[in-house]
Amino acid sequence: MTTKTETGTERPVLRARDVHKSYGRRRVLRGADLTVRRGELVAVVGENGAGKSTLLKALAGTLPTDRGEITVAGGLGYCPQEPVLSDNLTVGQHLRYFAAARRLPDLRRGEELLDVLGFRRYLGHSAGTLSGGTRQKLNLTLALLHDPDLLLLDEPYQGFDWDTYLRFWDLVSGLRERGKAIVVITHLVFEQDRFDLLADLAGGRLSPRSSRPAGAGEERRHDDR
Ligand SMILES: Nc1ncnc2c1ncn2[C@@H]1O[C@H](COP(=O)(O)OP(=O)(O)OP(=O)(O)O)[C@@H](O)[C@H]1O
Repeated sequence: MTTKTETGTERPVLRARDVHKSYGRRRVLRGADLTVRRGELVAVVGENGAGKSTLLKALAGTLPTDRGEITVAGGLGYCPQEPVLSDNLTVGQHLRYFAAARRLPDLRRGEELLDVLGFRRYLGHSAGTLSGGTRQKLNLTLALLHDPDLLLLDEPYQGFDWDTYLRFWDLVSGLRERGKAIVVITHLVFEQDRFDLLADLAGGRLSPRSSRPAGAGEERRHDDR
């Protein structure tokens, strides 16, 4: 299993081929394929325990796989289901430390996201004292801080109130317009028409489920482009 970084706009932003992952005897991924291009928004759907989070961790490179190849062209942002925050650090400290780790010249993007997601008032609050939804906002902000070309989001809107949820989708629209590719794990089947592709994970493999109502457009394949 190799993870490579490529440059060049003509290539897919994400290309995963024949990804396998087992936990002991439990074979979770059994040859998952996924290709995502600039500006595309892909939903990964599937039953509880199908392996969606496992897939995203593998794509993000935080979980070693047993077999397969994953290629990411450009910067990667990963927002795990459970926020990885330091409870004793404030929101502002998180932004500064992550910006420094990413060698960003300033905090402009972080400042914008505080306003877009509406949590600037918590700047001086420790992460450990934040509500679940606000922790998730910080989690998302940290994943977006360096303006990545590929964003991997594991159920990003869990705990968001309705207003934040709508702001989240505005944010995603803006990212897509700027050519960012986004993969989202979601259980919100009523939101299907927001996505270019629904990639259904079952039996350890991904297969396309049409995201448009029948007859509304040609069904696209995600494994053959
Ligand atoms: N670290 C681990 N060690 C052993 N088994 C694991 C581990 N992580 C996940 N699993 C198992 O792998 C399977 C897939 O888990 P995963 O969390 O990827 O599924 P999921 O599709 O994201 O589920 P959900 O919709 O409930 O979030 C499950 O059977 C789970 O119990």
